Amino acid sequence: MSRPPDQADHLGGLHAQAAALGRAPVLALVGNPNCGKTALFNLLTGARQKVANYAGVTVERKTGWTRLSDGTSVAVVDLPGTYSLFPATPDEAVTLEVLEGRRADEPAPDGVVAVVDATNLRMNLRLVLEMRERGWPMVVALNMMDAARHRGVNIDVAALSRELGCPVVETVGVKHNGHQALLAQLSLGLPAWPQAAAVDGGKAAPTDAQTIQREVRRILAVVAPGVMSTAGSARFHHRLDGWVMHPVWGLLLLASLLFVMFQAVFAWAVWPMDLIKDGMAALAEFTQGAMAEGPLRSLLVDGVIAGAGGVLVFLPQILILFAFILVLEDSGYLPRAAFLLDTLMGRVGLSGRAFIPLLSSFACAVPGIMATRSISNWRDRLATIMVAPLMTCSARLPVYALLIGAFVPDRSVGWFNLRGLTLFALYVAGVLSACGVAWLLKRVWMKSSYQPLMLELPPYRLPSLRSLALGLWERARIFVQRVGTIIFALTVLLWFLSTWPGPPDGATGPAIQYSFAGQLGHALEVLVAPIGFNWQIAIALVPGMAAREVVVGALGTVYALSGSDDGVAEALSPVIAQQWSLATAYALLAWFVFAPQCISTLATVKRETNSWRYPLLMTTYLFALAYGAAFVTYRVTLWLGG
Ligand SMILES: Nc1nc2c(ncn2[C@@H]2O[C@H](COP(=O)(O)OP(=O)(O)OP(=O)(O)O)[C@@H](O)[C@H]2O)c(=O)[nH]1
Ligand SMILES: [Mg+2]
Repeated sequence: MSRPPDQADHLGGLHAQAAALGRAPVLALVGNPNCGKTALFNLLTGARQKVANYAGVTVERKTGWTRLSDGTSVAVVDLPGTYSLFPATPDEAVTLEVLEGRRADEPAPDGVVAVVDATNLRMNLRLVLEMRERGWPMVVALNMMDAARHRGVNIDVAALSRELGCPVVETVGVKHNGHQALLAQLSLGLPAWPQAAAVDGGKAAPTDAQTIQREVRRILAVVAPGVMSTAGSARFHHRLDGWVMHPVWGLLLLASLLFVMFQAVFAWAVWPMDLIKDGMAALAEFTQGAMAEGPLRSLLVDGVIAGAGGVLVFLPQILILFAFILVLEDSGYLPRAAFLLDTLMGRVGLSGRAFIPLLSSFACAVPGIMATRSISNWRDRLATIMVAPLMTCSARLPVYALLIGAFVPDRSVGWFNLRGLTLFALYVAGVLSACGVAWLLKRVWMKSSYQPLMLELPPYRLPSLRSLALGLWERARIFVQRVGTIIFALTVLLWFLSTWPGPPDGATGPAIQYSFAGQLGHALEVLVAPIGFNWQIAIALVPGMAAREVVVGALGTVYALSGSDDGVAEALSPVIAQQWSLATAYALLAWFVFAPQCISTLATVKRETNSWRYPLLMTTYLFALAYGAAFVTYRVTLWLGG
């Protein structure tokens, strides 16, 4: 970061600064983990970056734009949280690199918005003081003021501003317009430190931690003298922790939470799913009636509606899953679960820190693998990366739901719904195999000693409805966009490959048998016959490499085209229920517990490990496991008479 000009303690507004720079000024949001940087970033820029109640959510820098009241555009950079300017983990290192302008093609920020958690000044002010020492132009955003007030923490903002020597504004990251004071202050510009503490641009030996801590205590005594005496809610949280992190009750609570989640995915989704299904059927019927028979009609009915539309049906289930994940993320529960499982995870060779990345992998392995950056030990990190794809990502949910819907009867077992139970079992199978693989990896390949888990426990927080609604909306948008783009494109492509070339004269079977896709499917059948897959499944697995949900769409298209009559494309699930054996269905489920084929995951592993070795290794071991598991499942189910 450039040194502030000596003569000025005020840069005359960001507008003037922009003119002087000849480009838009760049501001960085810097602060401790979990203080609300990303929440503010989203408010400032209208972005929808992930916000959650635990440390280490943001692991990569993100840039967005905000416009001040005078029309000046300002680039805002959201950074991973850091406790100090002396980084301990790879994600913290990103922050320092950006701040010091050591990233290629990226100018150092022109100023800092120091985001401070008002409920935890003691911890947060240290970083502010370290930054002051560097002499960076800065505004302090006193965030979480709502929570601070609620707890009765009184902060003398004017005094804090005087003590720090820079403007301090109050913000609330989770309230619409909670950033207005910050915007107003930014229009006035970022003042440099009056005494320019950084005499030589911040290269002087840094003040030691103890001196900084003393200074924090001194400032606190001036600006928030009562801060120590507000322990009422803290006591309550402490008592709650006694239960939540209890070795027996805590585990029971965790198991029940996960269990209810999977029951809900089936039990609550029926009605909206039927609605979408009926809508799709009506659309297919309408198209069928309104258009003359021909390739275009087939494309729309068999390709688009049976394919991409068939995937859309699973939107309600995905949203229910995410509603649970979002509430868990925002409540502050996750790091506690991580502590609870630390010993257990330590036993299989994973660090407790791996819990959150692995849990994120239930949504998608890509952010999960990126979240491993908060693990400082490289071997622990690598082990976590290698097992992340075994966590059942949400793209597998449509495949599971389709097969379970077709083959598992909808009845209750005691209190439980059998379908929810099966889904739970599939997720558990994924988790258990992850434990097994991690244990093996650590045993034979990368031994590292146990490292005690150090995580900051965030306060419990009632998830805000606004964040939940925004989060679900974002998820729905992403899913519908996937259906509309990649899934749509792949099913259309598959439709083409399944329609041409047409059947030769005098052919008897359905036309698809003679098409490119049909030929490919038949060729692959040799490989997959031992695990009980037919040629239709073999075809569907190929485009499924790009996005797993495509398997459902592809099966929809393939079966719509293999239908002997050309009636309205039927719903897929009764068709496969009729045509597949139970053993085939279970084998496919077992295959998808391991489901090695996801190109974006492999690309992320390549990027994060900086080598081809690990993605290759991952593909090989996952393929072997998937094939082995499908084989065993198929044979055993056949043997049992399935
Ligand atoms: N009550 C209250 N909660 C807030 C406020 N700002 C953020 N939060 C919540 O605080 C938690 C952390 O917010 P994030 O924006 O993810 O924090 P961050 O600083 O980006 O965290 P990292 O990326 O992990 O460093 C989330 O649960 C937010 O909903 C606020 O002003 N008031
Ligand atoms: Mg963040």
